[in-house]
Amino acid sequence: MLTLKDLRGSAIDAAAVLPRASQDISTTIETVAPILQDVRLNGVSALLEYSEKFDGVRPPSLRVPAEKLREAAEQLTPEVRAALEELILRARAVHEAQLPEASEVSPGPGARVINRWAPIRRVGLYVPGGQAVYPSSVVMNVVPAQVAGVSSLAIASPPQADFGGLPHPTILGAAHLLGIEEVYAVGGAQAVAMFAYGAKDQAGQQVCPPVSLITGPGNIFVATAKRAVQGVVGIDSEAGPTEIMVLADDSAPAELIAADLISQAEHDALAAAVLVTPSMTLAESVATEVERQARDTRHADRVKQALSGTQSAVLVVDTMEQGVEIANAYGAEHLELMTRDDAGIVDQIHNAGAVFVGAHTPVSLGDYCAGSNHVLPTGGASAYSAGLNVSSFLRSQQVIHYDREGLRAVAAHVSALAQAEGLPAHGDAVQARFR
Ligand SMILES: NC(=O)c1ccc[n+]([C@@H]2O[C@H](COP(=O)([O-])OP(=O)(O)OC[C@H]3O[C@@H](n4cnc5c(N)ncnc54)[C@H](O)[C@@H]3O)[C@@H](O)[C@H]2O)c1
Ligand SMILES: N[C@H](CO)Cc1c[nH]c[nH+]1
Ligand SMILES: [Zn+2]
Repeated sequence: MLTLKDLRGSAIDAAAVLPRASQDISTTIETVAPILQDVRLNGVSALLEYSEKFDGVRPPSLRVPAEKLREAAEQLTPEVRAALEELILRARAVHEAQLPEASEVSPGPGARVINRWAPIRRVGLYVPGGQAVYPSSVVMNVVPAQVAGVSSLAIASPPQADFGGLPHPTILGAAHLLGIEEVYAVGGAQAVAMFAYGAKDQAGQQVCPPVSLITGPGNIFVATAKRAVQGVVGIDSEAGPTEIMVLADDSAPAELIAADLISQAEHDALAAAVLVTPSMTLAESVATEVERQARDTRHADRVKQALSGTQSAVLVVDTMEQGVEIANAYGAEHLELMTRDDAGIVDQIHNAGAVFVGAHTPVSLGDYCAGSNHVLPTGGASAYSAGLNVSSFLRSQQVIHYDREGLRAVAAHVSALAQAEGLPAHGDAVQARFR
């Protein structure tokens, strides 16, 4: 099912050897734009209708009652609760180390410029819940936001028909463990619209106030909606359908590579799973292993679709240098390295959401318990954006203090530049302080 492309002996255009999925933001925007518009105009009633249409259930109320969150936490199995607690501990340790320091510089006598970090005040956190449910994404969203000092946090996750129109109980339980009280039963593009525009009920009561930033992963409809509301609100990155690229040589175990490719393909038919290797022997063994392992996997249909899509392949190249070039051109959400020289190659990687080094660091470790964040840029966005982290929830802000002598020292320069720009009133505003 994985296409094997033998690129050896040919000149490679690294950016073109691997297409992404056929369905992308440019195609789904036609579905998403009317949803955003409808929610903006019709608020809660539109949200409930889209839930009925896409999730097959009309939630009893948009906002999840507090007692449902508490009950869900009480009903977590001891194993899941322990795993969530371990994830929270590790994620806190990693994210606390990301807090940036304020700085203060005196560029001249009587002059001070302070660079401080201000948390965004209200954020909307998206937690997926369509083809799978993602309590781990509750932690990945909430922990960096809390470490950054965000004071108002709201979660949205699709209502589940099997749970009376509430989001999945493990999602509610994870939210409660983290002290989150504001959770909405809504998913997809409509949830993104709710966060961006806020939502009122038919009596005009504000049920969900708008947020300033929307973060979190989701399917192609969620990613499309996030891109479309940018400018109304901020977003973290386009964290859409999962991607895994493995860069490996003949020292790597085919069985483990196949397992890792399948692990990410099970997210979504649009997920991408790619092996790049200079070893034809490894390429053939991985292709065979994938066939074998995919047969018995729970989500075999979805995995098969993902692995047969244009976005998934095994690429055989002449050299590891070409492999690195392809990895950088592609900018995968997750890049695994399994080579004899991982330490040398990791320093050559510029574009990747996160890099997983060595045979004992599978992506699924990072998905749950590495302490790193699993909300990562997809679709090539790793070239310009980062995975979710503490600074995603902070703005840097400059505070400037000059005293009279500090201002006098640069007054003539301000006037000269103001004249040069044809904006003399700027210079006058400074000179007025010395008349
Ligand atoms: N990049 C990352 O950081 C990251 C992390 C975790 C998960 N993911 C991805 O998140 C996604 C989760 O997807 P999911 O589907 O399980 O849950 P989801 O919550 O993202 O999407 C479910 C929602 O999609 C909407 N939807 C479904 N079909 C639709 C249609 N035809 N038209 C309009 N809207 C529709 C519905 O509103 C539904 O509530 C996967 O693609 C997974 O790979 C990405
Ligand atoms: N692999 C996903 C990021 O693309 C994250 C995840 C959560 N749960 C399982 N996996
Ligand atoms: Zn995963």
